Amino acid sequence: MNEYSAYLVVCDGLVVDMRNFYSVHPGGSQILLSVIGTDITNDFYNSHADKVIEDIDCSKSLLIPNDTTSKNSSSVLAKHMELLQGRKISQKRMSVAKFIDNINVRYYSREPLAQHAHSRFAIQKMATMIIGKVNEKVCENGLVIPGDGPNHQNIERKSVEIYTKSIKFHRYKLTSKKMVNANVKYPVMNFTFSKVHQDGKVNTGKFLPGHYIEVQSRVNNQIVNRSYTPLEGCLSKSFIIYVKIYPRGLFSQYLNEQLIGYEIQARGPFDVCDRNRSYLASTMIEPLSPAQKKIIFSPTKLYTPYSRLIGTLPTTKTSLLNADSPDGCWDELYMIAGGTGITPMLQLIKYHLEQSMKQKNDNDKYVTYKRMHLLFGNRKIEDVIDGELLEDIALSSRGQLTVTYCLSDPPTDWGGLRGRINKQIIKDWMNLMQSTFLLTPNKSQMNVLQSHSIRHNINMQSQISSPTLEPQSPFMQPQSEETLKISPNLQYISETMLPLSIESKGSIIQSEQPYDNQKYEDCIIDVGPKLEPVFSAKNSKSLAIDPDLANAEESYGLLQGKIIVSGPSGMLSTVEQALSEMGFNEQNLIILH
Ligand SMILES: Cc1cc2nc3c(=O)[nH]c(=O)nc-3n(C[C@H](O)[C@H](O)[C@H](O)COP(=O)(O)OP(=O)(O)OC[C@H]3O[C@@H](n4cnc5c(N)ncnc54)[C@H](O)[C@@H]3O)c2cc1C
Ligand code: HEM
Repeated sequence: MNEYSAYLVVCDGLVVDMRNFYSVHPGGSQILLSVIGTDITNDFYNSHADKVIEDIDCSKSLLIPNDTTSKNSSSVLAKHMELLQGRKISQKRMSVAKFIDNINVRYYSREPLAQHAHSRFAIQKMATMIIGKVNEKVCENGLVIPGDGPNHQNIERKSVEIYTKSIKFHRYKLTSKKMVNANVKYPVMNFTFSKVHQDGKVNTGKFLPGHYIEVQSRVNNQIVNRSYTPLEGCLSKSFIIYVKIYPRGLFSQYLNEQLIGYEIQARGPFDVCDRNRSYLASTMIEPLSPAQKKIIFSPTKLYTPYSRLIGTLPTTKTSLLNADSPDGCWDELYMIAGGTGITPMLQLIKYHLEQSMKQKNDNDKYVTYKRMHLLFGNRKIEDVIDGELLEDIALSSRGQLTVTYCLSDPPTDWGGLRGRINKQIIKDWMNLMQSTFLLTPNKSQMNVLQSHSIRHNINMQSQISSPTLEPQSPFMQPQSEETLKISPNLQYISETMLPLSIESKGSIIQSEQPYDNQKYEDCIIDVGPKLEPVFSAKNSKSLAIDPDLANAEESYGLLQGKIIVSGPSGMLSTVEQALSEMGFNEQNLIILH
């Protein structure tokens, strides 16, 4: 923070500039510096009535030490003075704010932020610092869009209203952290955060595929922002992100060092394809006339932030969903991911499977026209994020999801794809995926379709690298069959956990070995008429390079559906070039740079 930086906060929809005040704040300067950019309404009025924090100890979430209520909060100062009595007080002159900071450090040491029900005097002081009010709706047309390059031309331009709800930062507490891969040297952590001020009424809606959020924290005395792909939840309550901990990564390292209860700020959700747009602060702040500035707040009012905002967030569609389909699903989706590039794919997989579980036909059978194919590139088997989960979902997805792993540094007994993802690997993979709809796969195809059962490899590797490591995921907690059936996160898990095979019985896909007739019936899925394979059965025997197919590049133009690619930049450029040489264009393709 330097002299040119903004010191803006929002209180009850009004924008307050604390630049000249934070250093003399009777409650301490650090408190105010830690809330810059956020909505301080609840902190300022100390309205705890709306505070429900899931998963964490609520007594701690009150942010006020047990012996300190809003009524006697000044007793903290009194106690501090008591403690200081009899001790030699430093002769060095100290500002009041700095002095209070010292007190806060001692008394609020286990609490992220001290709140205070401010007096009328404080409210009037705040009124002198108001510089404007928050624009409730900022229209896209009024915003500067600097980076509209060719990558974004395929995105349909809609007049999307951007609500201040997504632009303001809100405060969240770390409520759990777990590891989701098996590489102790390059871990990927699952962080769960819960909103500090939950009002229980405003629901901003669940995250959709393509959503990302911005997370902000003070790292080494500077404000750092990073984007992450939320996998579960909604910003009005809690969210889960997977973060790769880079050995020299500023934010990821810092986040990984934090303990449960650590507070960060987050805002969003934003659409990943809108990333290059920037929202000028000036468009978000409406200047106030001098008369309007004389607003006096009512400290007795119970504030429920943003309750004034009407309507829902623009979350009904995102660029990763199919705008032509009522449920947003793609009939056929090809996903190519590398490393943490898996996160938007996990969003897509979850979304598609949830949607298909909603649809049953007249005979109470699940009806689906969707197929998802994931090609997941990693260096080593222990780098694979959520490997066991993906395997379980693929096996129980009634043939809707196939996962193919490609390892550039595989174990010696690895029978799946090897090397960095390149044009040949993509071609072979696509051919196999397209041809297996009408086939009973042979053994080698089944290996690929069933992800080459990486569970065994993962377990072996995790025993070597860390005996206590249990890959975890927000999609799946317990793995017994019983719990799978009832877990709300697993609505799409099949009632049978037997591996499914794909047979050429007209348009029916069914389980080979049902437990009983009822479960057999449950497994039957009507896949609908649309899925026509591009290649004939004889062309797709295994993943080995087939010369017939290698020359059939023009056929890729017939591919129905969408290809979405996400991963490290090196992989993206190789894959982008390969796909363009194969004839795919912007209509088929989304590359998440
Ligand atoms: C829309 C969007 C969504 C994202 N979602 C996720 C997500 O779900 N999970 C996630 O872990 N990250 C995600 N990221 C990346 C994330 O925003 C950060 O860039 C990442 O966490 C690194 O931040 P850092 O401060 O730790 O590293 P920095 O301090 O910024 O970088 C330090 C060093 O780390 C290494 N490094 C950093 N980023 C990368 C990279 N992408 N590839 C290879 N090396 C790198 C480099 O060696 C770099 O020099 C997303 C980014 C965007 C734009
Ligand atoms: C710009 C906005 C703010 C103004 C003008 C302001 C002003 C004041 C004033 C005048 C006091 C003295 C006590 C009183 O009159 O109530 C005070 C105390 C305090 N304020 Fe603020 N404040 C602001 C924001 C905040 C925020 C955002 C927080 C917390 C996140 C906070 C926390 C405190 C605390 C903990 C005290 C000390 C209570 C005590 O122990 O005596 N203030 N503030």
